[in-house]
Amino acid sequence: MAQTAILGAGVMGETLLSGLVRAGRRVDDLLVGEKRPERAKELEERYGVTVVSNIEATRKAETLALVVKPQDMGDLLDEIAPELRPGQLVVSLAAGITTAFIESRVPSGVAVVRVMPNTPALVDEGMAAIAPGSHCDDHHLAEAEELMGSTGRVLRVPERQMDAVTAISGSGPAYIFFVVESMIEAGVHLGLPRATATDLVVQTVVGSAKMLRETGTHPAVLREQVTSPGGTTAAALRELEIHKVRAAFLAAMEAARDRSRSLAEGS
Ligand SMILES: NC(=O)C1=CN([C@@H]2O[C@H](COP(=O)(O)OP(=O)(O)OC[C@H]3O[C@@H](n4cnc5c(N)ncnc54)[C@H](O)[C@@H]3O)[C@@H](O)[C@H]2O)C=CC1
Ligand SMILES: O=C(O)[C@@H]1CCC=N1
Repeated sequence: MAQTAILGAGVMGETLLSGLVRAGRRVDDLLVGEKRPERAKELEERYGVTVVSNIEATRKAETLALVVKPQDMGDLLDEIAPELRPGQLVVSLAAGITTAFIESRVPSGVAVVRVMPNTPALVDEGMAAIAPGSHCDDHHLAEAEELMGSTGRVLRVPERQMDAVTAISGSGPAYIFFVVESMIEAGVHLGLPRATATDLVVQTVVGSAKMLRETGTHPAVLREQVTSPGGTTAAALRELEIHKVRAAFLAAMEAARDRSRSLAEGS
């Protein structure tokens, strides 16, 4: 099988690597390029994968997944561009970095796909959106889809939606963990042991997510089913509205979208 290289193996690079291994990809068909030697050693020991220079990875692999920080993308592309050849596929997982940014730095004929994954891919429940660059055919898109499909769901979107996607599903797990953290703290304030509060909140989140997915019912309807007239839930939701939590979510996601837009400019 053609080799796939992952360049940049931090949180998201390892998430992709582990997902490919779990999905049955032979470790011999994978290569990793990682700047930090101690991290490279850790991954070699954990997965038995070969860590090579970015140059060697680019020479050998047909598909390159670029998983460095947006701020490091320019340098990485400058390093590998002389080794890239037409027909290769470059898949970028970086927030904010456009396919045009990458295409302007690689030889023409190199196909580029922009991906926005998220960390639940670690447990094969990822949500990745993919968008094609301008020299990308359906075969390339299908290849990127297969790559990301090893760790969860994949949705094709037009690239103009990518900054919004980043704000919703890319950063999304952090908002959910923030809510979970806040609910656990609230449970502790109400006198529950921390372990009890954690069990209650985590299972409530898993159960609620499963209801959303399995029933397909609108969240407002599910919320109404929990809200007895004059009851406890109504009392709680009133406080959330008073504290403008809905407006805060909108403002937060607008800020994430705007930050994604500015990352391509290197700020
Ligand atoms: N962490 C997350 O939840 C998500 C991250 N992303 C994107 O994934 C990318 C990576 O993010 P994280 O994994 O969180 O960051 P990270 O900092 O954990 O990982 C980046 C890795 O790249 C390595 N690196 C930097 N320059 C390199 C180079 N020239 N050659 C080889 N390795 C190099 C670093 O040593 C580090 O291990 C970012 O562009 C981010 O926008 C996208 C969606 C979700
Ligand atoms: O915070 C970030 O910039 C990255 C992109 C989406 C999730 N984490």
